[in-house]
Amino acid sequence: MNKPSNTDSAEQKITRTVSVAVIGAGTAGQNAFRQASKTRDDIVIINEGFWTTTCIQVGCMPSKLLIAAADRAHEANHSADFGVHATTQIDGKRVMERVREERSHFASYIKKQVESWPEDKKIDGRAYINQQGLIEVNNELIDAKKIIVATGSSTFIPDGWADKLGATLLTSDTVFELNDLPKSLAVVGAGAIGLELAQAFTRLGVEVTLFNRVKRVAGLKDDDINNKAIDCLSHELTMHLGSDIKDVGTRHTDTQDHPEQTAFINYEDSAGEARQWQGEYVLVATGRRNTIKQLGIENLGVELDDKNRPKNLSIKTGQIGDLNVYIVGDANAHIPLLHVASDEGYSAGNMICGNEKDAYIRPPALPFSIVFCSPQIVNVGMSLPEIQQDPELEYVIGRVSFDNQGRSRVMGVNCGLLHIYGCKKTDRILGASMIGPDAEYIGHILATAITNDLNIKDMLDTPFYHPTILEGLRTALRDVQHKMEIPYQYHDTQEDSF
Ligand SMILES: Cc1cc2nc3c(=O)[nH]c(=O)nc-3n(C[C@H](O)[C@H](O)[C@H](O)COP(=O)(O)OP(=O)(O)OC[C@H]3O[C@@H](n4cnc5c(N)ncnc54)[C@H](O)[C@@H]3O)c2cc1C
Ligand SMILES: NC(=O)c1ccc[n+]([C@@H]2O[C@H](COP(=O)([O-])OP(=O)(O)OC[C@H]3O[C@@H](n4cnc5c(N)ncnc54)[C@H](O)[C@@H]3O)[C@@H](O)[C@H]2O)c1
Repeated sequence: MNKPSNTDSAEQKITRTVSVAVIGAGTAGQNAFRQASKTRDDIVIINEGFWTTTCIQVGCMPSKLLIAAADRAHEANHSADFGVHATTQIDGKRVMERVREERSHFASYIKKQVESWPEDKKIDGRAYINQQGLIEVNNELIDAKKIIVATGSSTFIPDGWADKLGATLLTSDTVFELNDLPKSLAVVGAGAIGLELAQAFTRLGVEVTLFNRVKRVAGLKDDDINNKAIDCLSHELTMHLGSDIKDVGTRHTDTQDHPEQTAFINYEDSAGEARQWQGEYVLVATGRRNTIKQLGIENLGVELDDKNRPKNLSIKTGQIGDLNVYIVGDANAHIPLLHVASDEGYSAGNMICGNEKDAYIRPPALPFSIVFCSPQIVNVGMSLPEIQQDPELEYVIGRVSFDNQGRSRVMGVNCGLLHIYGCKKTDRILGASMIGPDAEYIGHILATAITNDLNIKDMLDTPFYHPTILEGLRTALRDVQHKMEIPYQYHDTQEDSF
C-alpha cells in the first residue's frame, strides 16, 4: 500500500491487519469479497446500511416491480380499441405491498449468502480512510495491504431542496416505502430513474408532471431519437422539458379541518413564462453521485478529477495506476449500471489476489443501457457525437421507424425509431440508439454483434422470424447495407416486411 509512513501512535492503535479490505457490500463489493475469499482468509468487508444491495433494496428491482404493476394497469386501461372493455380498480396499497413483498423475496437470497459469511469478517459501519491510509470504522483501526472500494453512489439532491420540501420530498431511496399511491407527484429529472418512475406512477393513476431542465430525455445524444422519444412518451406523460426550476417549497392547506402540507415548484417554462406546480410529493431524480471523496480516498494516493472520478482508473480491472487500490461499481462513476458493477467487483476480487485466470480480463464491456419506460430506450456502443468526433470513422445511419412496423402495429405498440450507426470501412456496427417496442432484445442482439465483431452480412444471414418486432432490426440493417453500397441481399422497403 502506498501509504505515508505510519506514526508510532497510529501503529499502536491498529486493531487488525488484513491482506484485503472491501469497503461497501453492494453488488460490486459482495462479488469482490466472494472472489477474494476463495484465495485469502485474512479479509474483511465493511458496509454501512443494508447489506442487500442498492439494486435489490432501492434500485433496479423495486423500480421494475412498480413498472410491472403499471404495465398491467395500462394494458387493462388501453384495450378498448381491440374491442376488449375492462374496468380497472387500482388498489394502491396492494401495489406498494407487492413491490415490497417481491423485494423481500429477492433480498432473502442475498441475506442468506451474507449470513453465511464468518461474523468476524463483516463489519457494520461507515469506513473512513485516514491520513495514514488506515481504515477507521466504529472503534477499529484497520491496516489493509490492499483495498477494494465499492461504495456505490447516492442520490443527488439540489442544494436546499431537502429542507425546503421536508416530508414532501421523495427520492428513489424512499419512494418504495410509500404505503399507498400518492394523488399527485412532480418528478424532477428525465433520466432513467425519472422516466421509469414518472411513467409507472402515471399508469397507476397518479397525476404526474415530469420536469427536466433540458429538452432531452434519458440523456439521448442522437437528436432524431430524442425527438422521437419525446413524441412517443408525451402520448401519456405530462412533461415540461427545458424548464428552469427557480424554487421549491411547501405550504399548509386546510381541507375539511384537516391541515395538509402541499409541495410547490416555481419554474420558468421553456418559453420563459413563470409558472407554478402544486401537488402532494416531489420525487427528485436529478442524478446520482459517487461518494468516494467523503471516504478519504485521496489518503491512499488516489487523485480525483473535478467530477470526483478517480484518475488513472483501469477500466478493465478497476485498479488505480499501480496502487493497491481498486475502485469498482458506481464508486468509480465510469458506467453506473448493475452488470458493470457485478463484473468489476468479480474481476477486482480475483485480480487483487493475483488470480488473473478467474478475472474477466477481456476488453471492457461495451457501453449498453436500457431505460425500462414504454417504449423502451436503448443505447449500444458508440454514441452519434462520439462517432462524429472521429473523422476516420466514415459512418452511415441505417434507420427503421416502428410507427408502421408490422408486428408493432398488430400489438398496438407502434411508436419508435431505431438508428444503427454502421462503419463504411469495416462493414461493422459502431453503435445504435433507439426508442421502441422490444428494444431490450434488439439492444442485446446489437451488443452481441458488436462484441463478437459480426459484420452486417453476418447479421443479415441470421434468420428473422415473421412476424416479429425484431424484423424491424433487419430493416434497419438492410438500410445500413444499402447506404454502404455493399451488394448482397435485395433491399426491401419497410412496407415490404409485413
Ligand atoms: C432507482 C434505481 C433504479 C436502477 N435501475 C437499474 C436497472 O434497471 N439496471 C441497471 O443496470 N442499473 C440500475 N440501477 C443502477 C444500479 O442499481 C447500480 O449501478 C448498482 O446497484 C451499483 O452497485 P454498487 O455495488 O456499485 O453499489 P451499491 O449496491 O450501492 O453498494 C454500495 C454500498 O457501499 C456502502 N457504503 C458507501 N460508503 C460507505 C462507507 N464509507 N463505508 C462503508 N460502506 C459504505 C453503501 O451503504 C452500500 O451498501 C438503478 C439504480 C437506481 C437508484
Ligand atoms: N434502467 C436502468 O438501467 C437504470 C434505471 C434507473 C437508474 N439507473 C442508473 O442510475 C443513474 C442515475 O439515474 P438518474 O435518472 O437519477 O440520473 P441521470 O443523470 O441519468 O438523469 C438526471 C436528469 O435530471 C436532470 N436534472 C438535473 N438537475 C436538474 C434540475 N435542477 N432541474 C431539472 N432537471 C434536472 C438532468 O438534466 C438529467 O436529465 C443512471 O445514470 C443509471 O446509471 C439505471
